[in-house]
Amino acid sequence: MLRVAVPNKGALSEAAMSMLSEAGYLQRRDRKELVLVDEENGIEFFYLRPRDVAVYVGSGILHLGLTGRDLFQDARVETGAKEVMGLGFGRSTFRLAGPRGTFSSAEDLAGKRVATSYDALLDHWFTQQGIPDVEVVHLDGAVESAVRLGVADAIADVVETGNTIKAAGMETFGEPVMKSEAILISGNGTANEDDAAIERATQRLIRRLQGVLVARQYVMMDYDIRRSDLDAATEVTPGLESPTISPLADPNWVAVRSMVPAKKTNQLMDELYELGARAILVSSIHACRI
Ligand SMILES: Nc1ncnc2c1ncn2[C@@H]1O[C@H](COP(=O)(O)OP(=O)(O)OP(=O)(O)O)[C@@H](O)[C@H]1O
Ligand SMILES: O=P(O)(O)OC[C@H]1O[C@H](OP(=O)(O)OP(=O)(O)O)[C@H](O)[C@@H]1O
Ligand SMILES: [Mg+2]
Repeated sequence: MLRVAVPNKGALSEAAMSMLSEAGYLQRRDRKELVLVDEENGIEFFYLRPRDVAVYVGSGILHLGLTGRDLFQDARVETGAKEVMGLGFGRSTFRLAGPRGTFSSAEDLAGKRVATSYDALLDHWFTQQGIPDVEVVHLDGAVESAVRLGVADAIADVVETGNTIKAAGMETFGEPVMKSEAILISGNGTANEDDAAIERATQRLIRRLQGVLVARQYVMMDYDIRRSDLDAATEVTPGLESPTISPLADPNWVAVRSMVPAKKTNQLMDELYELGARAILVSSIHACRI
């Protein structure tokens, strides 16, 4: 069976489970369940601490995992696992922050103490940037209190809205250390199993998740347009591969059907209307396989 790690709590947990449910997999009902077997799909889901997902996948014990890109990089398991795809939720940045008006760039941190829960990621980054003598102080959480309490001069932490940093009297500075989102990771292979079956289940899961991403990001747009304006209209809605064009009873008109990015719905409807399109209809995509 394909063995997949899912975050059991925290910022990514609920969204990871909803995405898997949307992709047609069984998910646990009870937060106390540690393992769930989805017999029909040949998958076992293991609910693990978000930080531990990369460790299990990186060491080859589990085949796939859902985690954050920042957590994955912090686990330093690149030799055992790789990022397969972004999952479009749990977006955040990982940033440096300090007391207002104190620091303006990462270089200012040479010889200083920086508190974080992501010490491996941060150590690696300071080395890469060539900023010397930074003492990285490990804290488990509530990192924003580190400066006020005197354990560090600055911090590096996950920033989403920026409210937590602001409430602690701090500001971010420098370029973000990294941009993160939830990702699917896969191990570099485990022997002594039915590899072909594992590979098939893996490819299915990837296609299903891609389908969910597309269904979430795109809508279906239908409209009627004069044949003479068709080229201009299909330039506005080229579709993923190519739009569907069907004849109408009136030979001068055709019907067009095309997938378009959901965020651009109104802008595209305006443009199509101005080109002469009429009966413009938008419907959501329940599920798809690209
Ligand atoms: N607002 C947010 N707060 C925290 N993490 C977020 C947020 N938005 C997205 N994330 C992502 O969630 C992951 C962190 O998950 P989580 O908060 O569950 O871990 P943790 O903070 O290490 O665990 P714990 O809650 O036990 O301290 C990271 O990948 C992070 O980028
Ligand atoms: O920019 P914001 O929207 O304010 O979100 C970022 C905050 O959320 C997370 O904390 P979490 O609640 O996970 O607590 P923790 O620090 O104990 O992990 C993260 O560590 C930041 O503190
Ligand atoms: Mg947290």
